[in-house]
Amino acid sequence: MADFFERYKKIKSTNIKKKKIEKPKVVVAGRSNVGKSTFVRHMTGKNVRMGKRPGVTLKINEYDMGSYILVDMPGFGFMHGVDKKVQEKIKDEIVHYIEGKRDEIATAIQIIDAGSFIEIVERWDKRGEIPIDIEMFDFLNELELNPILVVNKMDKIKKPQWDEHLNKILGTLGYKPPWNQWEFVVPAILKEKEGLDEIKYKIMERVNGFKSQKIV
Ligand SMILES: Nc1nc2c(ncn2[C@@H]2O[C@H](COP(=O)(O)OP(=O)(O)OP(=O)(O)O)[C@@H](O)[C@H]2O)c(=O)[nH]1
Ligand SMILES: [Mg+2]
Repeated sequence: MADFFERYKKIKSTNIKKKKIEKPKVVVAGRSNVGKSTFVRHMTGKNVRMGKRPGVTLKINEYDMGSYILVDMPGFGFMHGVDKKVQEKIKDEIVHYIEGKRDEIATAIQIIDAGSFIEIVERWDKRGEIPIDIEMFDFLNELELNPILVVNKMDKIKKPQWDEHLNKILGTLGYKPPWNQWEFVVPAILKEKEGLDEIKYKIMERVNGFKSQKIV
């Protein structure tokens, strides 16, 4: 994965083609089990497969939302009970999809799990590796996709600790506190539809911005 990210980081904004697209895509990315399919199910009303077992979504699924196409990605990163080769194939597919369709994508939604994010990031740091979630977020920003960061499963964090926790998460991504100065962040409890309206609003802002871009 790191190789891919490094390669695409070299893409200059001037190289990003602009195309007139009727229905741009909005991609939903994130580590396995963070709640991507839960989100897509709420958005579409469709019976998207979800599960307690990570790796439930193994292929890329597209849903027509009228003014845009919502794309449910498989989870990236380590998954219990999923073959290493399959994991590699999944990451390659995600990166190739986003890179190949860059000029059709209005924005990306990266979902993280509020409960395990810090712990996972620290574990990678200790091994001297750049955490995959951070690489993904940087990658989406490098491609100028103006990603929305959904911090899901906030029900796992006690309410009085929300601000401190969100500041810490944003800190690991290189953003200074307070977290709420950053427009792209949405704390959420997607299983209870909390945060859903705010995400929808931000999607539409980005979709409308994409459609009104000047084509040169
Ligand atoms: N505590 C809590 N659990 C949630 C929340 N949202 C989703 N979940 C649960 O998290 C688990 C995984 O949800 P999915 O939507 O299948 O996750 P996914 O990201 O699509 O997973 P993959 O398809 O494996 O990549 C399910 O058991 C959900 O019910 C939430 O806000 N809080
Ligand atoms: Mg899924």
